[in-house]
Amino acid sequence: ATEAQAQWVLTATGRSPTNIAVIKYWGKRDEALILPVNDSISVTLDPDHLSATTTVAASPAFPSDRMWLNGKEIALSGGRFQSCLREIRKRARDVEDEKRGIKIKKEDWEKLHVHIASYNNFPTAAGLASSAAGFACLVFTLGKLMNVNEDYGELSSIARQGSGSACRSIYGGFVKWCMGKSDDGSDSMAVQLVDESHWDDLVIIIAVVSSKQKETSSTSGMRDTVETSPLLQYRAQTVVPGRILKMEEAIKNRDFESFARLTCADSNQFHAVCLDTSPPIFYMNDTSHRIISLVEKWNHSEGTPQVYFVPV
Ligand SMILES: Nc1ncnc2c1ncn2[C@@H]1O[C@H](COP(=O)(O)OP(=O)(O)OP(=O)(O)O)[C@@H](O)[C@H]1O
Ligand SMILES: C[C@@](O)(CCOP(=O)(O)OP(=O)(O)O)CC(=O)O
Repeated sequence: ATEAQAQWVLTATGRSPTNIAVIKYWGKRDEALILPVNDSISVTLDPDHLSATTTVAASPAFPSDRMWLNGKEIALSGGRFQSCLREIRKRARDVEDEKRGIKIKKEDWEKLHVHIASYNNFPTAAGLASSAAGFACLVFTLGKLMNVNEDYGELSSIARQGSGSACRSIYGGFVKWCMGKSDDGSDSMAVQLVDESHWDDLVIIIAVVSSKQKETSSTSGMRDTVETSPLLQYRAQTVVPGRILKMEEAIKNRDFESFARLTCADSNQFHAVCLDTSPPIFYMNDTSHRIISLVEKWNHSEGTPQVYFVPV
């Protein structure tokens, strides 16, 4: 490369919101590929409030791939970042910036290194699905930089390999992650059930009861659950399949009462499965318990229930 060519930097920026599961994903049947033991359904939040913003840059001047999260450099050695990078690089296409005289052939992307900078506008690793927004954004933005032409289903399947819940943040509105059957994970991806305009008078209030990092990450927590909880198999095989159907129906009909009842029941069962894990996992604190009691009292004294809780 000439000196001028060696100086160029090509960038792309994207933003992805987090999502809150109303039928929870908890437990993997394949750890490396991130394949779940049950389907899950979530609602994607408005990007103005809880989202990740990621800028990716590529340049022949970069000797290695590097990443900064909220301004601090983090190791890219983890298999999850590498899987996302590898899968997007495989699908990269030619890119041309005529004005700047930059031409990148699809095979050049294998040798070009990237620098990634991402910011979350909410607490990271505190139970607000930062990994969901983060990996969805990473995959989307790398895809934009490398001119990847895959449909959203394919992108969601790549984001899944960064963090399971990330596959749902590729879409807005209500989203279902179909667990899939195949061992290679090719049918484990998200589909949009309805877009964000379908239920636009639904109000979601997020009460951050603690912004401290969780004591048990989702990844290690669900690994312990799979290994030790007898309740998990019952939940995944007997309870969730029926709930998924009822939840899809409630969302389609904007039936708040059924939607909320199912959401609370599923959240409670998720926390029960955590308690059934050895050693037990506690994600709720006294404030979460007080909020739940308050909401239950309110609903029982006001006629038609109006408010529901979903501890996450
Ligand atoms: N913006 C981001 N870009 C890329 N990766 C991110 C980003 N934000 C978070 N992550 C990754 O996600 C990890 C945190 O995920 P973890 O599952 O522990 O917490 P959480 O997603 O906030 O909570 P939960 O999934 O239980 O709701 C971080 O350590 C980091 O590896
Ligand atoms: C409780 C949950 O939020 C768990 C999310 O777990 P992650 O997607 O963060 O786990 P990994 O796949 O190991 O990265 C439920 C959900 O979002 O469905």
